Amino acid sequence: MADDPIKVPADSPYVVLNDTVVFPHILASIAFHDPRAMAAIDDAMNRDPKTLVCVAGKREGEEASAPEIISPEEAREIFEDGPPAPMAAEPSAHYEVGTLVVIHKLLRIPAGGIAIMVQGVRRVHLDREIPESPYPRAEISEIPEVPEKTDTTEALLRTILSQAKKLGTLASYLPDEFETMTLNVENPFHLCYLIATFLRLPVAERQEVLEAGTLEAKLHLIARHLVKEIEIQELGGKIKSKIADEVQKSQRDFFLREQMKAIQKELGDGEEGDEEVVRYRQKAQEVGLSPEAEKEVAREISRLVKAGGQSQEAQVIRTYLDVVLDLPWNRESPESYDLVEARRILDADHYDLEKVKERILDELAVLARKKKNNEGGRGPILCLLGPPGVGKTTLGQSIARAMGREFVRVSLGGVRDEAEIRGHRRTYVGAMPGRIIAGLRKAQTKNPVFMLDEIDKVGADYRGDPSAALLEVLDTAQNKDFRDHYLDLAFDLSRVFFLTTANVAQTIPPPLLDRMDLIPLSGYTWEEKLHIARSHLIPRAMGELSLDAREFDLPDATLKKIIREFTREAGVRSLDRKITSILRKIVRDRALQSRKKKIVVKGPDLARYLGNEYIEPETRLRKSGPGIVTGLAWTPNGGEVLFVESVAIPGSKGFILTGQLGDVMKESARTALSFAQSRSKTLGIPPEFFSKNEIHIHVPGGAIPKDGPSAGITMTTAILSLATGIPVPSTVAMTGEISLSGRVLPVGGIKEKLIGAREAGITTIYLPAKNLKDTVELPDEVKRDLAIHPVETMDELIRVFFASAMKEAPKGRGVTKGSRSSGKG
Ligand SMILES: Nc1ncnc2c1ncn2[C@@H]1O[C@H](COP(=O)(O)OP(=O)(O)OP(=O)(O)O)[C@@H](O)[C@H]1O
Repeated sequence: MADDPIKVPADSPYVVLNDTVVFPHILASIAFHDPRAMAAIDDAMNRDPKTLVCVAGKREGEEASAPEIISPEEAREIFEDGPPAPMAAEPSAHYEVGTLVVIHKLLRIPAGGIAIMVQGVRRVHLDREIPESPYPRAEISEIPEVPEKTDTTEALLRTILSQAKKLGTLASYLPDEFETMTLNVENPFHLCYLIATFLRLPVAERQEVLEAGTLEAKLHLIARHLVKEIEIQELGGKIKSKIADEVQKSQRDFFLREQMKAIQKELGDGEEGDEEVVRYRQKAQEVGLSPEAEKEVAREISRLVKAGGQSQEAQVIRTYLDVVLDLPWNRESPESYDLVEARRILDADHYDLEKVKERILDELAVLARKKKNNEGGRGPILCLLGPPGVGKTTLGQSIARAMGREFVRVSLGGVRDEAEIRGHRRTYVGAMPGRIIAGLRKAQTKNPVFMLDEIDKVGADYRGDPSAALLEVLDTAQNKDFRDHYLDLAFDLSRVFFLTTANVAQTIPPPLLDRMDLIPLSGYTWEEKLHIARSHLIPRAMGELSLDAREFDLPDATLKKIIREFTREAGVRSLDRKITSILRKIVRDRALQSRKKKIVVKGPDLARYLGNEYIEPETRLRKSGPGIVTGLAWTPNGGEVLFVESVAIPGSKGFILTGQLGDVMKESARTALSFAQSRSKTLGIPPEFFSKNEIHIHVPGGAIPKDGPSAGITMTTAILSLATGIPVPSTVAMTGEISLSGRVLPVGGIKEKLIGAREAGITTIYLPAKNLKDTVELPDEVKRDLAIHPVETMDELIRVFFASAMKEAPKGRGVTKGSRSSGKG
């Protein structure tokens, strides 16, 4: 097509193309609706050859989309299948340089308008408009294109070809054969037009290419456009590949995550793994951890993520997190220091215990003041000391209720290992926190009333000394940062109200005892028990069993019988059980009754209700006679009577002791024997009684721990009774240590002993004069029923019981049997 024979006419119809430039040598298809343009085309169709000028319209500032340049085959297809997209016509202004084209094909569109397929031939200038023409027509002249071959044009050409090749690989909008097309074009002008046609250039820039005067200028323009387009394409490529990378990565991540989930599901973890971690993190935020704990928990959570689902390690971590996150780090009960209300609660829950309640209220008052002044710290820890079942635990509960706090109780009985208090380190298999932290976890608040039960039964051995750990727990100066081995985190115990209980003060480790304020609770008399039963135990049991007061009657006489003959205890625990079991049977009997009438439980019915658990009063169990004397013993379960029996058997061993006596008691027995021998002359006891006989002393009753010196006067009296043959009445009991010279020394546990003695049916008591002060606080009924005689020497007792055996009439201060002396100092 390089040597086309077409000559440029002097004048030509022309059409204005809205958004494209048709270049010489290039094929293009264009559609028209405008009648004037169609008339111009009609003119062209009547010419031979059918030529027409195409000029670009001027639309300032607007970029044109690429004209639809099509291959001849495509053009043919379009012309066979239908019209191309129509183009706007009749812009107001147009360029003066255009292209003479030859029309190859024309198609009339049924809806109106025509489409033509044209090929550019020459570059022309519209010289002058022909005014009389009814359609656009102008005088035209060719703008010749002079090929020049210089080194510059050659260099530019080569650059353009290589750039075109490069762009061909970069730009997806270029046809695959773009590179081949450029290589096949020989005419450098045509090459410029071909490339300009395919590049996405605005109309103005296309026009610039068309108008460029010299080949070098045209080549420059094309090279510049190619470089720019390559840059754009490369940048676009980079952006695209970056986006592609991102998309790929997110797709890859998604894929991996899905795969991981599938694997976890296979392993049985399901999606719980994620949920669990989220749950732990959330909980960690909610529970108000200390900064130290926060760090540790975060560390453990990330360890958990790594450890994976069901591994042993994950289980250990989970247990730890469960414990830490379940602790009351910042949860507190609102405390109450209303003393009137506290008194009401204490009274409602417990009968009497006046001194104990007073002491507790004092403590509350001090605490309230400290709280008001914002002072920390507490005085000594309260220790409720007394036999079982006297209400120590329930007092603790009432104190908690009165203070508006939670209550926890931890038993320390048998604790010998420090780890029980402070926990095992996490490196141990199955390690758990100690009892203190476990208790707080149970309380769910950081300021509960925390009862350490049976602190007298804490022991120490090779596993460490629990009392050292307890000291730290109870010391307000140290317990702000209590460190459990398992948690390995400081936990603040300073808000906890610690209380302890014990049956015996002697076995409380001394350093602990030193920090405690003992509040003694003694055993109850049967009258007190009766009151407690009436006011507390029966109403509570009735509530539990939904029994109404109109349905039954437990008269006092029956209750007394239960207390005295069916229970033997200092407290009321067993009484409580008996009452509950009677009421339970009443509920059953009521259910079986056809005519509902009140059930009255009488004394003789008790065997039916409670079985034959009849307990004989001790005094009735033994026979009185020479050599048998009643003593008094203190046990952790309350006061008891104990019998000293002695017999003389021929022999020369001198002395036999049986009944599992402790060393101190054995020594005490020896002293008793020596003292008795020293008085044989006064009492007319023949000397051979001791030289020809063996004295056997036996103390029956396996349940009573028998040690200590307090049976001294009892054993002396028993030996003298045996030697003189004078019995001591079985309603008499005595307690006191004896010295070798016969002085009666004071002993402990008087209050418990006397309550126990009265319960056992004793009526007369001999005790060391120095112990008389201990009888002041005895319940009134005990003082009323017991004749209490203080003695300073054993000789006083001898005069009371063995006066008839004495060679001389008794001298000095005598003690008349049955005289009342209680309350005297
Ligand atoms: N003074 C009292 N008033 C009302 N109820 C009482 C009284 N004393 C004891 N109780 C009742 O006796 C029962 C036993 O008391 P609790 O369990 O507190 O005894 P404890 O002294 O703690 O014994 P332990 O030392 O064995 O733990 C409880 O039901 C309690 O309510």
